[in-house]
Amino acid sequence: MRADILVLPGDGIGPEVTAAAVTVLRTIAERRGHEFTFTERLIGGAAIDATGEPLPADTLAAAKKADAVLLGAVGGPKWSDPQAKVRPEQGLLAIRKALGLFANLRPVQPHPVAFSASPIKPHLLQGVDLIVVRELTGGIYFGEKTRTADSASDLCTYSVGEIERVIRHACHLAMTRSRRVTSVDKANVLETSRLWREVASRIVRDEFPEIELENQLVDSMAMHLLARPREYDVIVTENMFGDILTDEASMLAGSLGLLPSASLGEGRVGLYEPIHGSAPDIAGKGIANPYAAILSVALLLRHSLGLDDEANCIEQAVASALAAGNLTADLAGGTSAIGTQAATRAVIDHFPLPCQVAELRD
Ligand SMILES: NC(=O)C1=CN([C@@H]2O[C@H](COP(=O)(O)OP(=O)(O)OC[C@H]3O[C@@H](n4cnc5c(N)ncnc54)[C@H](O)[C@@H]3O)[C@@H](O)[C@H]2O)C=CC1
Ligand SMILES: CC(C)CC(=O)C(=O)O
Ligand SMILES: [Mg+2]
Repeated sequence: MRADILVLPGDGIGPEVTAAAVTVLRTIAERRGHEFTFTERLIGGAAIDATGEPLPADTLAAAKKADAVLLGAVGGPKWSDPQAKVRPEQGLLAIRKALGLFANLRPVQPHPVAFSASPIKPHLLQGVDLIVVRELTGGIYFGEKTRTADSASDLCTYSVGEIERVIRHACHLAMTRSRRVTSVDKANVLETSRLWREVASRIVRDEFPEIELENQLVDSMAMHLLARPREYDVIVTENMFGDILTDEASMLAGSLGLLPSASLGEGRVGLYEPIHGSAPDIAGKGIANPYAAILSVALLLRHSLGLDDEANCIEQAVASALAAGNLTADLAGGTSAIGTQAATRAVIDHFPLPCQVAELRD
């Protein structure tokens, strides 16, 4: 298969982890006889420095033409002055919106070797396999913002259509899994959440009668997620709640550096990125965990290119590399930790057999 992949390294550890993910993609393409071309463009702080814009027009144009987009992370202290007129994060929000990527899938499957890196007791982590479907192009991140000398506001709005499409996405996903959906809101306080709950309940009742829906308030959800994570399967929620709950959920896996994501919409192009940020505290040291970015390209292969076998190969290889003790500093303290490049090599060395041989070319 031929595919054009746009790479947006971004800032901080973004270039380090996307380089790792591209190395893995190149290797799998070579071994399985695919022709992937990689084009790089600027986004975030790097783009502000070069052009003054967090999402230059040629980056967006390249994204629209690509078969899939791989993104590292954006942001950092250099661009975080509260008075700044443009911010790296605006570039990320803008590309998600422009590509119509309303469903952000964030799977959480803790690996036993990383149980010790999690603050949660191992018996609670055994068998956890959940996926958060985060609404990605609406809510408070996108509402009108105001600022005066002594007040500020961020408007949170959701339309029925925006809620319907992401609830349907979560329900279709749940039909391939346990047929259970937990919809998370704050309906005891927020009007947008009351609308969210009404729409979720209606969609499930009218269109997915086989699905068991639980409505859960976000504050208690934050607690249940850590206290009884095994009981959840598909969790669907609005933009900001999903952002926060998934960083929390990364502690089930042991590190932010282990959670990938896929951002999908009704359009052709999907965007794939680790859920973590630019990690300025470790940037440039060669110690960032690349597994989340590498697992993100597995999602890219599956969702954008339909290459399930290749996606499975990468996921198995990461699991095997972890099982063999290839742990970065976020997972293993002290001198036994390996760096970004060694972890990338370990994934390639652990590709299962079907990925080692090129099969028939297209
Ligand atoms: N998708 C994106 O581009 C995102 C960007 N950000 C931006 O990133 C910048 C830093 O944000 P923070 O709140 O510090 O969150 P962060 O996710 O960058 O880092 C939080 C902590 O996790 C660690 N960490 C994150 N990824 C890691 C990895 N792959 N390997 C090892 N350790 C890792 C960091 O070292 C840090 O201690 C901010 O400018 C923020 O806006 C934050 C989240 C998402
Ligand atoms: C705009 C981003 C920085 C928001 C975020 O933290 C994320 O998407 O995970
Ligand atoms: Mg986040």
